[in-house]
Amino acid sequence: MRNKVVAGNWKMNKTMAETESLLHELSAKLPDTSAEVMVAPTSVNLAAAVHMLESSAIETIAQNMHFAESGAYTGEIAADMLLSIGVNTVILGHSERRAYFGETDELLADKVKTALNKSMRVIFCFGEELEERQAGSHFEVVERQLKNALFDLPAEAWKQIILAYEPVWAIGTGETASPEQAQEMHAFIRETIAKAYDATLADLVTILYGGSVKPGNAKDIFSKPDVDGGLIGGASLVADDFIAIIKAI
Ligand SMILES: O=C[C@H](O)COP(=O)(O)O
Repeated sequence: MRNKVVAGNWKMNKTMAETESLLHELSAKLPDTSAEVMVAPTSVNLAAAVHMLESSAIETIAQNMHFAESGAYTGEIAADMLLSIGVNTVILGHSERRAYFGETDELLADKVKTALNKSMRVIFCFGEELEERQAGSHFEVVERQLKNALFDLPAEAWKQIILAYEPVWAIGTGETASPEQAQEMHAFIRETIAKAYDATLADLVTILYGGSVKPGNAKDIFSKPDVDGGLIGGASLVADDFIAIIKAI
């Protein structure tokens, strides 16, 4: 049985006061759910968020981390720093990190290994650009992203990995992949993992969809058999919207 997950990626949004207010509202309104619920505030507010969510079922996760243990990497955050404040899960490979900060599959492979060696969980993001979908190369692109960053990991390591398929053309655009497009890609991802490892392992991997998930479309997307939840951007910044999406799982 796969875990269901709803994770809110707050990106570069919310000051300290806004973070407090949103977490307070989310904690108060969190419905009973068997799904794991996570939020990823900006790194500046992570420690405070962990503290605020101490007695809540919501997990605080990080948006990014560096591959090195420590050292001269101005502005960066190491795995041990996250662990030391109680953050055990990190988002890696988000398309915005790839596009604006030049993160490559090879760099991400290093980051993933570092996180896993530290016993952290990784939400690994990947997905094709609009031109790649229009050219019909989306399956090939996704397969390459997975292979380059993840397929030399031992099977055991996959217990610590959650995948997040995020077609770049659907992120923050209001244009969502249809539930059928999401299902088609998620099934392909599972087949690809089954080929690289085996069907039992593939069946156990939680695969999230991300890209303009809103209260109005969450139920349809989450109803697909290979969609195990969502990585939510914009809608996770509004308590009632995020709560409605959690209720939809
Ligand atoms: O990490 C979240 C994704 O980038 C989705 O963002 P969005 O829900 O604003 O489209």
